[in-house]
This record gives sequence, C-alpha cells and structure tokens, in this order.
Amino acid sequence: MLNVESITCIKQERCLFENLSFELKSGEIMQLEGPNGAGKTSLLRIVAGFTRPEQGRRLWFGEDVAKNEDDFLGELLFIGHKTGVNTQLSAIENIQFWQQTHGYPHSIDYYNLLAQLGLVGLEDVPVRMLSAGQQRRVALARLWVSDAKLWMLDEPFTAVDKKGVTLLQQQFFKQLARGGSILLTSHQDLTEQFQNLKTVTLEYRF
Ligand SMILES: Nc1ncnc2c1ncn2[C@@H]1O[C@H](COP(=O)(O)OP(=O)(O)OP(=O)(O)O)[C@@H](O)[C@H]1O
Repeated sequence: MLNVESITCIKQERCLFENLSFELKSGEIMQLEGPNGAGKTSLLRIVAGFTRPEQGRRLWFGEDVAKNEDDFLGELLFIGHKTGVNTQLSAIENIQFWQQTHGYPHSIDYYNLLAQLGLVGLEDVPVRMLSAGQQRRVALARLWVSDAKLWMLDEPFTAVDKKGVTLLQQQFFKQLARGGSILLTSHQDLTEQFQNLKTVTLEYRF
C-alpha cells in the first residue's frame, strides 16, 4: 500500500533521520517511536506530504505520490497534535463539516456516535466548553465516519482516559480488518494489543 523510500530529514541543521525506508501493507499498523524530539511528527508530516524531505519519496500502490498527490490525500485521514476541531462549533457541527469537506457518508446517527464516544448531553455545546479529553474524542469521531484507507495519527491517545483508549483500539481493529492501515506515533506500548504491530524507532541524533 505505502512505501517510504530513503527519506532524509534535516531540521535546524540537525539530521533527524537519513535514508529511512519502510513499507506499510493493507491491514497493518505501524508505530513510530522514539524520545521527544527524535523526529516522529516530522516523519509523519513528510509521509502525509505536508512538508518536503531533503531526499526520498513515497509510493502509494506502487505510484510515486508526487505525481498524484490528490489521489493519495483522498485516501488519507490525518489527525495531528492540532486536532482540526473548530472549537466554536458543536461536536455535531464539526462532524457535519468533515462530512461536507471530505465526502464522508451522510447517513450517520450523530447522537448514537457521540454516545459511543461518551459525549451524551454534550452534542450541541461549543467544543471549547469541553475538557481536553472530550475535545480529543470529538476529533477522533472522524475515525468512526471516515472510510480512508490510511489513517495517520499523531499521539491519538493524548488526554484520552483508559476507557477511551480501549474504545479507540477497538476502532483500530475495525480499520485493520477492513484492509485499511494505520501509521501512528505514540509513547504507549501497543505490542500487547496489536500482536502484528510494526515499529520504526527513531533515535535522538545530535
Ligand atoms: N518547523 C520546524 N522548524 C524547525 N525545527 C523543527 C520544526 N519542526 C520540528 N522541528 C525540530 O525537529 C525536531 C523533531 O521534532 P518532532 O516534533 O518531529 O519530534 P517528535 O519525535 O515528534 O517529538 P515528541 O515526542 O516530543 O512529539 C525537534 O528538535 C524540533 O525542534
């Protein structure tokens, strides 16, 4: 599905990683791990195409992404540190916005979805009035409505409580079972939950 070939990234004259290559197949989950500042977010952003590496390329189903960025972006769901939630809008309005801008399916029972996410009674209030973990849950609602083949998630468990983490992991299993893939950064150990977890470890380089 996704091949990352010989990627090199330099930030502020520090080489974060060089000649890095990996493959992510259909139904696979891969964790980028390493200490703070090692370059996990930088790598994720390069793979998504938000920033350019010093060298290297990405292949999507064997085709160079640079030649058809739109096709790749159409298959990608990216949730970063900044969650992309409009805090002036309610949870339902945010989901409706994502539906309209990303072409997600429209037949969604919003109240049922938000109940699954533990947001009963908070569906219609502006997101800025929710706690950090609740705001994160609103952002992660996209995982319930998206049919993107590739999920790229930067620290998805941040601020999410234990029950929420379990819920998220169940959603990950569904994505993998339908042949989708997940590339994520996390400081959590996921080896117990995902036995076929692939990992890429970045060392902090001086
Ligand atoms: N836009 C930028 N301009 C300059 N330097 C940057 C930029 N983005 C990241 N860096 C630097 O690149 C290094 C790696 O940052 P990055 O956010 O990729 O690390 P990380 O492994 O995701 O860290 P963390 O675990 O803390 O989230 C850091 O030293 C950071 O200062």
